Amino acid sequence: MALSSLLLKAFGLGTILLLSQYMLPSPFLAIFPNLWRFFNHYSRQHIETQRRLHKKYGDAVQIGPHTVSLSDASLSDYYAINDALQDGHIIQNIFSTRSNEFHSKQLKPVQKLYTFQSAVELEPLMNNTLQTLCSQLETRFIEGANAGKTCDIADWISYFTWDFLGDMTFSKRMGFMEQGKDVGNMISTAEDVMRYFSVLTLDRVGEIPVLDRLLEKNPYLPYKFPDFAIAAGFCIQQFMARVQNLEQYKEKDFMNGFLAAKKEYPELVDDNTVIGYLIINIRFLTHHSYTTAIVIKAIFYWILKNPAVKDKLVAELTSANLPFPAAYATAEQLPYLDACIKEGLRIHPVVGHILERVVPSSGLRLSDGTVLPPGTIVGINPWVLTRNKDIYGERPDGFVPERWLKKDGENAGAYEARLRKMKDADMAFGSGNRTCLGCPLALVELYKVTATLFGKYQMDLEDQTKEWELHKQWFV
Ligand code: HEM
Repeated sequence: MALSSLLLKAFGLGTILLLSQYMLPSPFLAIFPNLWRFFNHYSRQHIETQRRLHKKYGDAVQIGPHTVSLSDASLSDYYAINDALQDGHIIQNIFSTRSNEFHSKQLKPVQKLYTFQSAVELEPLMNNTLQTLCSQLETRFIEGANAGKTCDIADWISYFTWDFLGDMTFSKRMGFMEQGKDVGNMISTAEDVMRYFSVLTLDRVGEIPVLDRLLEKNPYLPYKFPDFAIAAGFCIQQFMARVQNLEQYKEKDFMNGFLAAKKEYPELVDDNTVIGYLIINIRFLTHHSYTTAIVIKAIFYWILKNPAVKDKLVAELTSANLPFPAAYATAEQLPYLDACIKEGLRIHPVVGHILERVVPSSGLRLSDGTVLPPGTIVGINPWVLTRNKDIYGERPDGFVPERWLKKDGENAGAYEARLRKMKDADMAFGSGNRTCLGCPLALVELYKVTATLFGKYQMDLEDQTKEWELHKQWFV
């Protein structure tokens, strides 16, 4: 038999063997899952690819021998019952651990720092940060010789969220707004880290762990991959300053909250745990600044892109006669503002990857009858889910705040049912017992910043016809 024919048969047999591991419809290239997904994420096409696959193969698609992507949350309730995936790294933390026991033990002492009540208690701090933002915008873009100068509001939103991060964690700002720039390139470094994270670790699971270990985790490699070292350094400096001068700092901030947790739960929190919280804090607080800035930018972009929406919102804010800065309790009662924020979170989910979970030892039966075996990685990409017309109605790619409001002639029952369906599918902050801890704080920020800036200033896009360019990585 000719060698070429033998090779062809071997390839055919190999392919059949590989495909036999698949229980659900899947694209042919998924038999090379790591390479296929690597190139897909590297070329920033993963969202388009996953949308296309679901269109072609339906609500459950197998994208690797052990990985299933779903497009409809009602197919299963796994987010409520399963562990989140770890990132293949040695240090366990609240976000990465697969152990629910470890998760709740770590969370218990600090959980109360993340409630709505705690978020609202941070409002005076947020007011200070917002006042600085407005005074910087006015000096640099509105007053005197600077009047009418174009402002890149996206940059200023980032400066605001990063400075609020300093205010709420250590009662000390990093100075982004005062200096009007990306101090120490912390924001651009965070973007580079996210790009690495997106391509090489593909969500928490570490899709290409060997490469990750050879690159970022390799202590012998002379090239240093981007990391949060500068932000981490700043956090550690502030931490040391605090523990050495405890008496000096009386403010309500996260740092004092972590130290109070050590006092309150001596059996759960020792010095190592506090350092652990600090490390987690660096990650989460950069997560906080990054994610919250993304959502505020998306809300601003879409409102400004739709002048009719902007006019309606400004009219509502003007007649509400809000104080400066807008108070959260009043702002969240405004129906059109509320609809704009919900629509912003829907049209632009922060996470562009599948939010992954592991099927437990009991296996997982989907509502269509398919049974996923234990150990299968299963998840939903929010960018696929939020474009589902059955849930969100017409024009899922358009910014339509009205979809969250009662339509003319719609009866109360039908409206309630429509709203419930959209709320049940909402994964902007994740879902289940691993849902985002910072959701209350993020919501307070979203309502206050949007109400304050649209209520106070007349804003327009410099070029109404220009589309923005999305950087699709772990975060979009
Ligand atoms: C608009 C802003 C934000 C968005 C869209 C967002 C989104 C998310 C998402 C999607 C997850 C993963 C949930 C899952 O796997 O089901 C998450 C986890 C998390 N977020 Fe956020 N987040 C935001 C702001 C914040 C803020 C302000 C904080 C901190 C103050 C924060 C702290 C956390 C923490 C601690 C986790 C891990 C929770 C756990 O595994 O138990 N986030 N976030």
